[in-house]
Amino acid sequence: MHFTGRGVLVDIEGTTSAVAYVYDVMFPFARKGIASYVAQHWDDDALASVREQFAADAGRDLATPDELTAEALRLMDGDVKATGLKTLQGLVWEAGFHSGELQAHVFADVPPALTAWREAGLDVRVYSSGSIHAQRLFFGHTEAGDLLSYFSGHYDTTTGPKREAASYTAIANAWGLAPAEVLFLSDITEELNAARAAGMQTALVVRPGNAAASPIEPPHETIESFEQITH
Ligand SMILES: CSCCC(=O)C(=O)COP(=O)(O)O
Ligand SMILES: [Mg+2]
Repeated sequence: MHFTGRGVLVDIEGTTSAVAYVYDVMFPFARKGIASYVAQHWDDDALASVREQFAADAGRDLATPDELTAEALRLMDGDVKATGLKTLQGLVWEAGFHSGELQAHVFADVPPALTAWREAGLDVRVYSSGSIHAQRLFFGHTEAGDLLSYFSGHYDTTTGPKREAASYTAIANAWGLAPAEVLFLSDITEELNAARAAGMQTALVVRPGNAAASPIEPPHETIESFEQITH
């Protein structure tokens, strides 16, 4: 596809990176580490906002490390993209990325595309349910090296849910671009529908291991590699 805008907004799981890496490596790492992280950091500032977010989402105070951990694991069982859970996962992943136990997967076409897009003067940003802290850890520690400098902005669920048009309007406003100047890349039709409703250009990214995307009329343009996007 030929893209004539100024910004590219990328999803992570199923778009830049394999769903299996997130589900089979990162989520189990978080699941294993949450109880001890919460117990050790219960009184830390970093956990204070997590505790508030969990309490607000649950509608009740989670007064002990065990209660918060149980709620986090319950949310993880349902793959709920709650802001508090995503912030907590990012804090647990931090040690793994810093030690080298976690090294983020990116598809082989991603690093050369990021280079080409930068050379073409495009502004590339990330929108993921993973917290901004987790996104920065992820792209700072990939199998292909540190890719963080290719991204000039990050958005997460603190801007809004990924399936709501208002989130994409807010991102474009924060970015200082008209929505039509932004191409959003994702594996999830409902996210693309929301971006399209906000006026963004869209492309459905089909990667090995992705679930079949929900059909929509008119369909989103489909790509299997970032190489297919020229500018
Ligand atoms: C920072 S990588 C972890 C991604 C994550 O936690 C997740 O839920 C996947 O969300 P995405 O919006 O990238 O599909
Ligand atoms: Mg995705």
